[in-house]
Amino acid sequence: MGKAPVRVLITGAAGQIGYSLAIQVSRGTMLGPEQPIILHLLDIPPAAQSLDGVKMELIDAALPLVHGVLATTDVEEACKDVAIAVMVGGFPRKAGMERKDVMSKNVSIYKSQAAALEKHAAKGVKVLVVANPANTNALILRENAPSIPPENITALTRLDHNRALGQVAERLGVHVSGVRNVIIWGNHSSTQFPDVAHGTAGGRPIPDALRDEAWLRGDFVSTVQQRGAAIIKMRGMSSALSAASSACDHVRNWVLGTEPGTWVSMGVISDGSYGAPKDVIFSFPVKCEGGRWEIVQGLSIDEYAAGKIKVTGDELVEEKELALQCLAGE
Ligand SMILES: NC(=O)C1=CN([C@@H]2O[C@H](COP(=O)(O)OP(=O)(O)OC[C@H]3O[C@@H](n4cnc5c(N)ncnc54)[C@H](O)[C@@H]3O)[C@@H](O)[C@H]2O)C=CC1
Ligand SMILES: O=C([O-])CC(=O)C(=O)O
Repeated sequence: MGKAPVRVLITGAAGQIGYSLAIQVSRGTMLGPEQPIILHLLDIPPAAQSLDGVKMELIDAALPLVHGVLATTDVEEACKDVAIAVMVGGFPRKAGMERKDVMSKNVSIYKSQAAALEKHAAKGVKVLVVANPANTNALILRENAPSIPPENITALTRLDHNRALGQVAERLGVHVSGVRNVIIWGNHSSTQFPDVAHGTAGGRPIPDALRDEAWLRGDFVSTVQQRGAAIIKMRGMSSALSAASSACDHVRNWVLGTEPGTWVSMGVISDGSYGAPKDVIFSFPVKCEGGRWEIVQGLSIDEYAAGKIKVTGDELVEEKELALQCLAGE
């Protein structure tokens, strides 16, 4: 007998990332080529027609793994029995808006979606927050869904991780599959710290293979930190294809495991490892097995790295305070 379908929620499903993610999930990129799925697509009423169009296309694609598509603007219906929830919907920053305004809009969205997930999702639901500010949206979700175990709520920094792999591979002129164990520390923002100190390329330590510390501490770090903005400038739209692909990587490794000897970066609840602030959603190197992640321990951190971890950690604490103020004012 075949496997039972798994219900996968995509919020913001009529948007750029949602459109790319729906097809990638439907072709098995997220949960594997043997795992049937039922897609739950959520967007807001103004996007309802576009959302129905996405559903029509998914039917037209005659996808063997897809056993149903629910397209809805009702958050409670969308969350019913979902085992995986990819939260892409959110309020984007618009011209003239202060950070606080964006935060307060997203705090309300993530508060109500947390309540719907808590009430309706399958026990053990795994949540990935993509929408910005991703780490803090995930934290708000956690604060408002106390019955979902904190380790089940994560934020996407895998795109930044993959961007770092890509930059090193391009610089060395090697295939990206030979580059591994880079780390994204901290926030999915321009304060994130992309770190190659423990990474390898073709089995050699990346710093030895590159022999270019100035690039590694300079252009490499700023390119990865600013890559999202650079793509928006080029395309006039967000990095939808690579964000969707990386969201699939994140969930696939979480559910099906990481390769032996390899870690990936995930935004997870911080236990204070490596001097990161506790109780914020912080990106760490993690290994996954049996559907659980674990922070890789015992890596050496020099003064330079500690300084960078502090900067991004401080930003997350500030974001948390702002978000809690917004919550208190609701
Ligand atoms: N963590 C990461 O690596 C990345 C995060 N992002 C973020 O992902 C988010 C989505 O990006 P795009 O798809 O390009 O944006 P988009 O604007 O094309 O799509 C967002 C969708 O969310 C919907 N939406 C808004 N409020 C909603 C709500 N309350 N419930 C459900 N749906 C809602 C909108 O109607 C829209 O269809 C943005 O916040 C963006 O900044 C983008 C790239 C990378
Ligand atoms: O700011 C954005 O929407 C884009 C973003 O997060 C990214 O591409 O990393």
